[in-house]
Amino acid sequence: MAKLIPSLNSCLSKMTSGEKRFARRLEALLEDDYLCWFDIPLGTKRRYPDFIILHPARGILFLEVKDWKASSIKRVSHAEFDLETSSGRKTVSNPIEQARQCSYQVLQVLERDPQLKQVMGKYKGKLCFPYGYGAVFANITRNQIDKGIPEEYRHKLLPGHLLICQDEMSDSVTAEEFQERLWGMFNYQFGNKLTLPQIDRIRWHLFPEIRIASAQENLFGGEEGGEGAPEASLAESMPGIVKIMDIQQEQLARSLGDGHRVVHGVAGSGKTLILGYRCLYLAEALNKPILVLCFNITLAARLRSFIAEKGINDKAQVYHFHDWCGEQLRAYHVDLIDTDAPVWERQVFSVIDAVEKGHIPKGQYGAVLIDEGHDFEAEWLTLISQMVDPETDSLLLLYDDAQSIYKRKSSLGFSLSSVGIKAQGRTTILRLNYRNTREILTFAYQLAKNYFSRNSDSEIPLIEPEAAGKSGVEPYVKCVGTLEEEIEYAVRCLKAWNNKGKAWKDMAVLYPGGSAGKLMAAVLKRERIPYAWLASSEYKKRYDPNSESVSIMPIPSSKGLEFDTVIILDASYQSSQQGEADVDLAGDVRRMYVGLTRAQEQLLVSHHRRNQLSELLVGHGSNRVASNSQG
Ligand SMILES: Nc1ncnc2c1ncn2[C@@H]1O[C@H](COP(=O)(O)OP(=O)(O)OP(=O)(O)O)[C@@H](O)[C@H]1O
Repeated sequence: MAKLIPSLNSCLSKMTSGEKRFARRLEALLEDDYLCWFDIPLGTKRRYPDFIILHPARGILFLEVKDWKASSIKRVSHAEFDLETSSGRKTVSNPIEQARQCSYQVLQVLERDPQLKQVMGKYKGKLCFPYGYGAVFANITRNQIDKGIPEEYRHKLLPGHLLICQDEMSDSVTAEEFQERLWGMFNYQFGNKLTLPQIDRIRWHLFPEIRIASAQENLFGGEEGGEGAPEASLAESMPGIVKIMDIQQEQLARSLGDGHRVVHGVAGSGKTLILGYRCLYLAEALNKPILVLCFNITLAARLRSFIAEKGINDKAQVYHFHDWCGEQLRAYHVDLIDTDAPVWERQVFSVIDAVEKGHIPKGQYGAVLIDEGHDFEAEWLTLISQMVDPETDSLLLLYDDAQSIYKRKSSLGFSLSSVGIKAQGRTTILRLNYRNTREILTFAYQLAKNYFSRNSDSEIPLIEPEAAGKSGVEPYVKCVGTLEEEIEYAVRCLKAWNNKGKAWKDMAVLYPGGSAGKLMAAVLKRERIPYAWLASSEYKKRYDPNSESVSIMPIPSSKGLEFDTVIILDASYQSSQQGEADVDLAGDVRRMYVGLTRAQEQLLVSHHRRNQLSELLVGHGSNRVASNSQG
């Protein structure tokens, strides 16, 4: 079955009946390796072809679908059709010409990419795959066309091989007949099968909005570059390897319509990426504000910085949950409930109480997006789900049970329906981890996998991540005698990496708890290495991912963040020490998993205590010294 993007269910409401029928035929009659896009704006000129069909061996096809009746067509020319409509006579583009123009604009862009050109032969420099265009008349039969347009004009105005008519897309048409019609639209057939990287490049050029940010971004498909930019500069600016959402991510991101959606994704699977895409889309589509919530103060700061870069801060409000509660109390002049609980808990109770009593209104937001939802308590989600405007009912919850570290339980521990979130049939699982090298992911998962709880009540089982990232150096586990020695070694490594060209901001020192952060900050200060120690809420709120300094923070604060290089300091620190009644080894290991999976390329884990955690680390760690991890 062909993959339709967005998914058919999510776009049925905006399709004409002819488009629906045609989309269903595409899904039913084309095989799995066909990609079909419906009504997606293309490039910087934002043209909307009805359908684009891409097949690795066949090439790319652009189609316009029309629901016109034969009797309503009053005049046909090369460029235009005159139609009799309920609101009078209308002149519209000839759909074949419309599809041709759209395809030519796209092809001009694709032709500039050296990796999509033929490298030898007569057609050297031309596109290395076939392309075509055509029109679909969903309510006009072939016979009606043949009878309606005299033969001497027909071939010029509506060439038969560029049309699919009503009777050629009916239920009785076989897959073979249907595909023959589609591929009859190509003037030429040539070339080798497109490779996966080439297909990614085609998508990268067609859809700049699903590119994954890199230094080269905007040079080609962005505001200033695009279709009119000089060829030489375009070729130079084109990245050798492009980063773009994978097909599952793209289909998910584009199919998120109104209503509730849940994404359960492993660490580094692009949950925050999809949240960012969704936020941009909603900012254009909605008038009411959008609320973006997470638990972590630093992640809120990172998301805020993203929203500011995209210029949508007037539309999207980003808070960590407790901050949002405080804002609600201030905005609606609600007093704190008087109990013995800590302030942050009282704030939450007070907001819940005020919403129940009608002192804080429900439905304030056009959409609510929740990142790192695994850290939210049931009552919080119940509260938040009431904050969505019932008209849009647009709620997106992203979570990963394996990263649940703030609660004692390592899974949601309640059903989503019990907190007002309609997840059934609306949940997508993302298994591919893109952030970490294979070595880092394997190390982290092997270390922690026995400590994730397999909660049989959970609606969704624990997911094992699959590595999609590249290979790199093995993580290095370093055991020394004292914390001071750990710090000394870590500082030597930081200096060595910086000398080799690694920016300070690409390195982070994470620690489970205790005094490691404070000591590390003091040494970095002494050594005059720029650092940002996120010791308190105030510092965390001001976290700036672009500031040129080494980040130092407790592991829990690093949730949702990522760094090229990570040092885990005092890795065998346990929240409760040996001998105490409630040593929470599983909790400590899950916290470690979060820290380890922040590292994109390089990971150093150092420890000096002897306990169950250090045994685990030594058992799983590589004692090979990565060449560049020697300070
Ligand atoms: N299809 C992809 N191709 C290449 N890189 C990708 C792809 N999807 C995501 N990434 C990259 O992987 C990294 C992790 O993405 P993101 O932060 O969105 O994951 P996440 O699921 O929110 O992770 P976590 O829950 O661990 O915080 C980012 O650097 C992102 O740009």
